[in-house]
Amino acid sequence: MGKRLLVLHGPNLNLLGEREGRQGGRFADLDAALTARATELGLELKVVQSNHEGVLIDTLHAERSRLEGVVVSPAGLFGSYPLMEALEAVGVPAIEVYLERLGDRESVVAEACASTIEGQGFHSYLEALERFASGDLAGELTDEEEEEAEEEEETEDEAVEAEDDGVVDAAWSGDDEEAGAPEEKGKTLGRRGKDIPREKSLAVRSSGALARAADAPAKALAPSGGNRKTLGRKVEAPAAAAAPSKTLGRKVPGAQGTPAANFLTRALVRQKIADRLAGRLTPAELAAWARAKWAEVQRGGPAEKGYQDMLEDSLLTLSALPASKLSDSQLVDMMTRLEG
Ligand SMILES: O=C1C[C@@](O)(C(=O)O)C[C@@H](O)[C@@H]1O
Repeated sequence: MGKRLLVLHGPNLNLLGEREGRQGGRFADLDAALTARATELGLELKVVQSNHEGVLIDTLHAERSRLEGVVVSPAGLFGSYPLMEALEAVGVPAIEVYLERLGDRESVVAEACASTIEGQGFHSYLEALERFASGDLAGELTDEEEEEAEEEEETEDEAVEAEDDGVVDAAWSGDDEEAGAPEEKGKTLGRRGKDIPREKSLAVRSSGALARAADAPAKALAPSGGNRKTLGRKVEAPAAAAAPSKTLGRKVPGAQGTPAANFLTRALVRQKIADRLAGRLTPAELAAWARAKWAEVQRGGPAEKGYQDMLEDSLLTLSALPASKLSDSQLVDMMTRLEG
């Protein structure tokens, strides 16, 4: 059984993609991407979003005995002492993530986390999953060290399994049953200690205007098309950033509500990619849809004004065979480029 992680999304993230000036796709897209990546990495996820500090804390308390890690996205609660103390109290290793860069903001929650990953849109979260999968929570091991750690962990897991003598963990159901705490399998998994340097020092800075999306445009998320192997690598927030598209999160004329079936919009393509990431479409079905849609546009079918080239390019990429060649993270990148 894979590591069990809790992903905690803080206030307003449920409106991701619907608010202006924010990067990234929609909240549902993020969840789809997380689920897909977790499956690939063999992780079990419980995902909770709340606009209430207390609910996030209660969730941590309730789930603590079943957790091997927490990915916490505090959003506006970055300065929450109660959340920080709850993380410390439950003693489960945590990684803090932000879609955007923190800029002038000082995170208190970081005090209870092994590392902070910021400014990489969805990839901040995906990187956190990868770090939990590799056990390198601070993201500082070299590739070789990582391999060694993985081998070591496999050996330990085998030993634990042998010890367990067939006892199966309680199902990951999110119910209230207090499963016996998986008394640490030897690993502290980056539980914050003096030996684990925090990846980023979120130095105390004077509070000021919040560094918003301008710090981290969608384009900075990842090199397009590239095979981005971030596993265990130290992540730096993109240093220089171009101005964000002002259309982020705005409704596209003609694309409001359910787009007409034959009207090609970025939202429609994003939706199809999200369906594929969530397993509602197979790679072949997505490719077939993209091919048909591309052909339709060639015959003069309508497409979202100002984005026809981008849409055609995306459809061509999606329709390329074998469709399965596109990795989840490439799909997420594409989705991000198609935000609107
Ligand atoms: O929506 C967001 C994005 C954010 O949560 C982030 O992850 O960068 C930071 C929040 O302050 C802001 O409201």
